[in-house]
Amino acid sequence: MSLRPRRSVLYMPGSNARALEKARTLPCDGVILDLEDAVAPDAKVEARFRVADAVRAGGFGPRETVIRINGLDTPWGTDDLAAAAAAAPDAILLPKVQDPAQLVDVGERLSAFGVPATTSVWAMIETPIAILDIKAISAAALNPVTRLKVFVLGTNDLAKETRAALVPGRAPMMGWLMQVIAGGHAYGIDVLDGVWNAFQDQAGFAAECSQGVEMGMDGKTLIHPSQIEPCNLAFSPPAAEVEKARAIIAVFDRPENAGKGVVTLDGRMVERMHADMARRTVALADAIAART
Ligand SMILES: CC(C)(COP(=O)(O)OP(=O)(O)OC[C@H]1O[C@@H](n2cnc3c(N)ncnc32)[C@H](O)[C@@H]1OP(=O)(O)O)[C@@H](O)C(=O)NCCC(=O)NCCSC(=O)C[C@H](O)C(=O)O
Ligand SMILES: [Mg+2]
Repeated sequence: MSLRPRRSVLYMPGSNARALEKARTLPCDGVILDLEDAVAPDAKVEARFRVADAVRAGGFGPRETVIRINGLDTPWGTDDLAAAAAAAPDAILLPKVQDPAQLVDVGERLSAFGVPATTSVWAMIETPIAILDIKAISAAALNPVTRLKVFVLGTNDLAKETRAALVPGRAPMMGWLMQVIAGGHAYGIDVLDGVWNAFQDQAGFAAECSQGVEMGMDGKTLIHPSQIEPCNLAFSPPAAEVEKARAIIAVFDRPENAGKGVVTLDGRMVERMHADMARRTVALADAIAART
């Protein structure tokens, strides 16, 4: 099993040359070069060229490069998609996805542009309709033309559209967030948590990272470099958990347990499903170790 760590994925405005340059040196697992909400309308065309040039220039090392385009229903979306397709980043992030047909449309356009299969599609889930239709949107991953690999939660837009408050602990949103995790993971899609806006509040950020880990998020989207290290720490399996995972795998590898579905380890029941989970933990830890 091989996994791509997506613990920390940092947004930066596509209009900010300094941030784009700095991104090549930061210890995040991915970067989102934004053309949408972080870029003012007057700066969007210039940002499009800047971002495409940055991706083409490369130098991002193991960091996944993602371009967030404007919606195809905006004056910029179609040209953004064409420019992103030509630059061929690791992924193109579509804002405000709420219908599987949008994913098929974009996938077909990418195929028509001849974009290599190494460029996948990520979808922002940030509207009430997307939450209500998450099963259908997730199932779009079964259609290879969509290239759908990752959901990114847009908790700011979700708060705006639903009028739910963005509060520490996120009680008003918890049901929706868990629904997206269930939908995404049912169809093999990674789910990245939304951003923590108060980037100087480190304790609040750490608490939200821990909460995301407990919920089953695969990582978190970030807005500031200071959030990267604590986020990586939170989303890396702790050494004790990796050790326990290796012990679970080892116990099922013993010849005397070959035909067994359940065994006892350190006074606890362990089933083969736990061995599957353990293999995932070890694969993630190994992929992180290989990166660092
Ligand atoms: C939030 C910021 C505007 C703060 O900027 P600033 O006050 O300039 O930060 P600092 O002075 O502390 O910066 C220190 C150095 O770090 C670099 N920096 C800062 N932010 C980034 C970044 N995101 N990526 C790369 N590098 C960054 C600065 O250049 C400084 O470097 P140096 O010159 O070496 O000292 C700013 O952080 C920012 O713009 N953040 C990203 C905002 C963004 O992209 N927002 C859009 C995505 S969020 C969203 O839309 C979510 C979703 O759609 C939803 O609905 O929820
Ligand atoms: Mg948004």
